[in-house]
Amino acid sequence: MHIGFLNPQGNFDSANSHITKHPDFGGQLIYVKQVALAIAQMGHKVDILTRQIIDPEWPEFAETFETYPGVDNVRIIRLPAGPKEFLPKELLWPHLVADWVPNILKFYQEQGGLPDAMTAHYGDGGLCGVLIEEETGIPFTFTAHSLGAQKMDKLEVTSENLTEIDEQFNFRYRILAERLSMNRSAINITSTRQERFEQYSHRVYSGAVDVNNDNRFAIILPGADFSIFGAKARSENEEATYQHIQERLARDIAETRRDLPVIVASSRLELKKNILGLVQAFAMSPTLQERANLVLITGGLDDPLREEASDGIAEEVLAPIREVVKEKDLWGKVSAFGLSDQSQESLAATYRFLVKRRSVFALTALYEPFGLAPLEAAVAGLPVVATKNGGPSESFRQGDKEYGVLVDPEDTADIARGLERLLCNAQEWEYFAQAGQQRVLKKYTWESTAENYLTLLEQILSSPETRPRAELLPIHAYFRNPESQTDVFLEELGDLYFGSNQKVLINAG
Ligand SMILES: O=c1ccn([C@@H]2O[C@H](COP(=O)(O)OP(=O)(O)O[C@H]3O[C@H](CO)[C@@H](O)[C@H](O)[C@H]3O)[C@@H](O)[C@H]2O)c(=O)[nH]1
Ligand SMILES: O=P(O)(O)OC[C@H]1O[C@](O)(CO)[C@@H](O)[C@@H]1O
Repeated sequence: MHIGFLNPQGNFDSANSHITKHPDFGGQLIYVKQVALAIAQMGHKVDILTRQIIDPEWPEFAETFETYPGVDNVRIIRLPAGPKEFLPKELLWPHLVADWVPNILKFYQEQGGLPDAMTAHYGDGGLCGVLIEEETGIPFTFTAHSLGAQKMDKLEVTSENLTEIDEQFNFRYRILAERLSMNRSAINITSTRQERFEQYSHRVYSGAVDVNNDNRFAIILPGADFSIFGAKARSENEEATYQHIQERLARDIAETRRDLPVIVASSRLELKKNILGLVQAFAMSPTLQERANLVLITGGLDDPLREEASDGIAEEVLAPIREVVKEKDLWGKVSAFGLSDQSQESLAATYRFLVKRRSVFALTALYEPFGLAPLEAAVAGLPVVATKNGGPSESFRQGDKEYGVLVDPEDTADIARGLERLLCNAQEWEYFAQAGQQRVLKKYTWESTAENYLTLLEQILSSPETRPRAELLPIHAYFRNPESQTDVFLEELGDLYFGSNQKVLINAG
């Protein structure tokens, strides 16, 4: 089979360059890469289609073609979309329609050999899947990774602030792209039941897809790379990473506290990851402060508690954290630093170093669509405290059985209690370290993710009629002419979000 992966946010390269440097980089790139490589290893031909970026700040994303060392049948293909330089994903929409999709079609016309099927990633990839299917009949699966509706909820959108918020986030494009994607995909792939039944049933997606229709959804679990994160794996720079951490702890942590366990957080520096909530929980609990230090892994920023970040988005996250550290005088108990190369290998070595001192991994995101990071920490041997909102409620709990401690991210006392549970009781630490690790080893492998994708794609291609779609939403005209219709779009977003009018798309065709 020949499969195209539509991943327009053009920050994709074989080395995972800059993986933590911008909020658009992170889990989705890891997911696409791992599934693509595992499918290719099973003998299929894979094209990862992404945006070409010609920008001195991001030289890794400029060449049209790239391959993975030692892998024959995967190509990264970068095609232009709008201006040459890097653009945040929120600004890509019109360029995808005007440029990127036509460039993909032209590329395959010139090369011959269109893919048999596409897998589309995030709302922007989904929209491109819709448009490509419309032109060529090639079916696509849709994997949302993160849906706009939950982000809007967490941003507390009201009719008063909608216009202002949308200036930054362009939800007006995103929500409608997501509606079209989930409506027209051959099937929607979610990482959890919760994503299918709760995230997709948000009112803004009403009428686009029926979450109770088994023909429209497949739940495919993502994975963790055991060769990187496994407890016995070793990276080339294992010792150097251990030394780097020790140096940073020596820089930031009071001498008498340096051998204490650590509460470690590692995520993109983005407000919704709620690193602030974790710092506040640490600040309010004398017990936690007595028993552990807090370590924040901060991508490329090496001393963000003392130095301002030049990047505005990171600074928005870090400034209030700095305030809490100052106000509650947490100096000597908190350390924040980046890993020298920000690679998954160094992150894995960091986790293994911290396991030895009975540390705990924490992800207190306000909402986490799935969450690869806690799986990776768990397989390395760290017990996990994770948000109860989103994917972790399924990856770290089944029925009454707990594999990690789930906490309410909006309740700092609950976060503190969850952490204390592991740090104050050796048996609990032991239990959760074991249970979390075994859970990931048994259920979360990228090979089985890839096998499940392949099975679905084979079914879709061999008998498309077995997965009938509901009435198709018309592709909205303004996707073809974004400039002229923006205002109409904005009103429609309000209608969708606040629920007064569900007819908008039907009328717009
Ligand atoms: O220094 C670092 C820090 C992180 N990472 C990697 O970055 C990824 C982060 O992924 P994840 O924890 O899943 O978070 P997001 O980046 O927010 O990913 C989005 O996409 C993922 C894949 O669908 C979903 O699991 C998330 O919920 C969704 O928010 C992980 O694989 C980490 O190993 C590094 O490589 N180096
Ligand atoms: O915050 P958002 O827009 O919901 O998106 C989550 C983001 O996480 C990522 O998946 C990072 O992996 C991005 O590609 C995606 O844009």
